[in-house]
Amino acid sequence: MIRFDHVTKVYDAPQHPALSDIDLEVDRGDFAFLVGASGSGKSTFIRLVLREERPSSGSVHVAGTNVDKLPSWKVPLLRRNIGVVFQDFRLLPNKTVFANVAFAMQVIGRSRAMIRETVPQVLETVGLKEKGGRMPHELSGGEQQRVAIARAVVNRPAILLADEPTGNLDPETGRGIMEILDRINQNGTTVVMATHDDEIVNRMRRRVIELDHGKVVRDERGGEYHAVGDQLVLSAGNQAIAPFDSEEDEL
Ligand SMILES: Nc1ncnc2c1ncn2[C@@H]1O[C@H](COP(=O)(O)OP(=O)(O)OP(=O)(O)O)[C@@H](O)[C@H]1O
Repeated sequence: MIRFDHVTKVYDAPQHPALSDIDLEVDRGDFAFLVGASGSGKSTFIRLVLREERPSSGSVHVAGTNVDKLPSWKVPLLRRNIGVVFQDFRLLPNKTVFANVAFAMQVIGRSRAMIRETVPQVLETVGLKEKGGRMPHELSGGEQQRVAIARAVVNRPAILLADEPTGNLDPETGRGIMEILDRINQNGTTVVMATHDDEIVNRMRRRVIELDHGKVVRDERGGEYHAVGDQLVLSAGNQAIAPFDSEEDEL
């Protein structure tokens, strides 16, 4: 579903590369944590998938398409297939919860009837059925993140990218967010989540890809890690990653 083929990304030479010779695949339906200290390259990975950045060398494939080769008019089509959630929620402050989620459908031309039907369903799946009329500032941080998740998945993307989605939340609220991401993954969406949060990684026991100074230093299924300050030490996982599978899907 996502394939990095010897990807290197250098922002400003002669700085060390933000990502260096990354060669990995995230299969359809996978749940993968991207872990690593600040500056290790997690957000760069996510930006490359979205084609917000382009590789300095190598290629990034999403659903079988080399995203670097996409003409710019097709980039919105790529992004329609990818939901994104950030640490700071990024809701539209002057719109209600319902309108924030509806907006994601409006921009791709969905009908009012479809929006009226779909938005309440999605709000229900994130536990906000009763809060469609609230404004973002009337919600807790955890609730705001649920709205952001609802907005990210309302168009049923194949992939959900989450960049530190629990970073601004207390542990209990973060666990609630993880339950929702887990459910979304169980329904078939491929999830890639960048995080520093060792408690969450150790509880979920999913694939863990560790970056260190832009290099993959560990890639394990059922992995865990223990953060020591900004130093992350991964312990052994229990399963090897399956070899690259060359499935090519139409975008
Ligand atoms: N737009 C940019 N221009 C120049 N350098 C950048 C840019 N974005 C990131 N970098 C550099 O690339 C490296 C990787 O940054 P990146 O944001 O991908 O790390 P990260 O693991 O997501 O960090 P954090 O956990 O702090 O968000 C860092 O050295 C950073 O300073």
